[in-house]
Amino acid sequence: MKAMGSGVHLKLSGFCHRRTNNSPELSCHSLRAFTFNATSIFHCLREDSQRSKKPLEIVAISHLASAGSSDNFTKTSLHKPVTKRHLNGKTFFSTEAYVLDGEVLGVSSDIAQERVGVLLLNLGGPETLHDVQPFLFNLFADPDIIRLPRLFRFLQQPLAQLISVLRAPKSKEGYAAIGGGSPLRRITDEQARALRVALEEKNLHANVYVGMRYWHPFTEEAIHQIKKDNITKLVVLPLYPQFSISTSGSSIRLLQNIFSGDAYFARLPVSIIESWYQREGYIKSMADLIEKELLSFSEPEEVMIFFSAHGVPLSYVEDAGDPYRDQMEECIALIMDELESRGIPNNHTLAYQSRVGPVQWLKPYTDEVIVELGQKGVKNLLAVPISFVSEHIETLEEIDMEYKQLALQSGIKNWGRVPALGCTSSFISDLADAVIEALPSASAMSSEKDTCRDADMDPVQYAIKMFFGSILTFILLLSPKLFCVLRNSL
Ligand SMILES: C=CC1=C(C)c2cc3[nH]c(cc4nc(cc5[nH]c(cc1n2)c(C)c5CCC(=O)O)C(CCC(=O)O)=C4C)c(C)c3C=C
Ligand SMILES: [Fe+2]
Repeated sequence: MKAMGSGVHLKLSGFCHRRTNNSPELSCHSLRAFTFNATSIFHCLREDSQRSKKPLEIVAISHLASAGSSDNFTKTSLHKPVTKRHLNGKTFFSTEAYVLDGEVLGVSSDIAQERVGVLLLNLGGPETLHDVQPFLFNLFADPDIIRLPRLFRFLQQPLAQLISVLRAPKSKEGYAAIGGGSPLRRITDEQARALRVALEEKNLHANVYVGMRYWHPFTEEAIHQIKKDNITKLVVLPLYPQFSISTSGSSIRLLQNIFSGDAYFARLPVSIIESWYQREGYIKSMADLIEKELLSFSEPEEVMIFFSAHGVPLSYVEDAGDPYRDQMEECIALIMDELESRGIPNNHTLAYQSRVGPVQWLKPYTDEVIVELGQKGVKNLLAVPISFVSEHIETLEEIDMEYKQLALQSGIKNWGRVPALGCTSSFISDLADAVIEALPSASAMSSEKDTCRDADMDPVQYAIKMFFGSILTFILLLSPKLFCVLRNSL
């Protein structure tokens, strides 16, 4: 394909022409049917330009609503689509246009007819102490949280029952200390509302849904509402900046399972933002919070910035290929680069918190590092929760209470903690940009493949599985040594 005006050859295989009904004067290129996203097209264009050593100017424009008069649009960097209403006097009703040297290369689907949905995925948390054990059951029944070999999968539910009962007293203590329940639902609802407003301000009308993995409102409830609202394009945004098999991965797998069994969802164009830890808006928002909190210390330059991430079992990263640790380290390097560019060259360190169970988790462990830092004479510590964007039990109880106390006992004199991002406007605005940028790559997610879920299983088969699973778990429990190990490590 030859790019208009520039003489640059572009290898955009499968890039097709289409005329839309609403803009008959415009010959459009639809990106809809292809799996590559806007960024990969940009890379492709840039590579071609570099190879041919010809200058290439690409402008990406998102969310062109209807327009009349001519207007000179701003050129922007490759990764930053802009919202514009007018383009060269033509009228667009499209979600995005790709422009090369002033020529429209591609315009995608018709936004006037789209009903856009954004699905925020999160973990969920017990709202009352009564919810704690069933919440824990849901969590441990997830095969992405307790990864059993295939042969032992039938033990998943009885094991979840056992572990949730053993863990519940300790968890309840934690939730009681923060007011009797998790604030996650309230905060995520607030973020959803703020995101809807931010999208509206960027000329995208969208419904924003919240789907929790282990407590209300469950992902299934959100999915039900999306279908009821007859959404025609969906962006899935897990509220975890870094991807882990145990968090975003688990929620996405659940979605795939639901979608594959439903004709409406199998056809629905969906775009999933798997991780977004490297986004400039997020990095800058985190740096803003850290910069502000450093000022509460009498000697800000002396403060050790202590990133505390939620851990995962080591085997996730080393055996199952979880990118979580790599993404975490990259994320922290980006935040520190940003701080350095602002003249804040403080020392920093990263550790992992909240381990559960007898296996090895990502190291170093937060509690051990706090003690070591105290021994090394560090006097000022600023804790930065980094794997989550709202307050929850692990910030409000574990960091603010347990780790603070440990730090003070270990010789640290001044302790501070950066709040979670919550509804910080620069952050929400960046999430809105992420949604807008993701829209062009929405494509049908499911290949109607059959997935075997417990819910679909024959009830007799299910009962047999539960029966033998329970017996086996019971036998395991009779081993006093194993029982002690389990109880002490949960
Ligand atoms: C990126 C964040 C998180 C990862 C990774 C993660 C992995 C993970 N978690 C458990 C076990 C528990 N997590 C619990 C609560 C909890 N976990 C996260 C985030 C991540 N988990 C959050 C934000 C919360 C708090 C939710 C809230 O109620 O506010 C709990 C329950 C609380 C407790 O008893 O400590 C457990 C248990 C595992 C096993 C795991 C990786 C395999
Ligand atoms: Fe967790």
